[in-house]
Amino acid sequence: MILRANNIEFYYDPKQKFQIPDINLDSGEQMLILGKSGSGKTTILNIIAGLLKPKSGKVEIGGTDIYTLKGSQFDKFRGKNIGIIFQKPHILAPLTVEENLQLANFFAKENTHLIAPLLKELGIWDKRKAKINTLSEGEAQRVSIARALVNKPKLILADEPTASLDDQNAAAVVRLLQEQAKKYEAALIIVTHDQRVKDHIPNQIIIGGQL
Ligand SMILES: Nc1ncnc2c1ncn2[C@@H]1O[C@H](COP(=O)(O)OP(=O)(O)OP(=O)(O)O)[C@@H](O)[C@H]1O
Repeated sequence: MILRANNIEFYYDPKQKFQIPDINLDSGEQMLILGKSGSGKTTILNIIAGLLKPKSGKVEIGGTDIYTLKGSQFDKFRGKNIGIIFQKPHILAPLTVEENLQLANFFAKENTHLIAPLLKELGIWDKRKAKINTLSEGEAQRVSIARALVNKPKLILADEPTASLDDQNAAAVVRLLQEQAKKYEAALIIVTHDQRVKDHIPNQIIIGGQL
């Protein structure tokens, strides 16, 4: 099992606890977490990503209880094992596409051999010397996918990756994420309220009631 998130409890306000189902995924498995705006999707993703400690329960990635790791130990673990595609791309605007990926490799102490194949597969090889702030939104989105994958993580987490895309690009981005996750045998979780994503991933959980 790559991911085990069991008996997780979380609340910002004790009067409003989130219902968080157990999530167990093997390598190569994919899951969609659907929920309305405000239902707690980003919160769950942050808990699984090690960014928000649950009140109780355990998150294990590749057998490691992630909330037992401290500071830089955890940063290294995350850099190597978890690829996150945030709702708003967190890529560094003044750097080039290539530099962003090299930096991700550097922090995880990984070599850079996946950069070229990923950029080619994602159709942004020609943009490798371009600064992020000169890219279109769709291109920047693909760079954040490349960056999430460049250390060959065991787990890929994507937060509303299709939110600002038209139908054609939304379908393409989901397909890309699925293909890349399969290729690198990573487990993939997409959280979204976007109904268009529903048909692509049959393994689904709905949080916070019907959409
Ligand atoms: N740091 C925080 N402190 C207190 N409440 C918070 C905090 N972050 C989020 N919340 C609240 O928790 C609820 C869930 O937020 P979350 O961002 O997880 O929802 P979401 O399903 O991802 O929503 P969206 O689809 O709109 O991004 C919301 O009601 C939000 O206001």
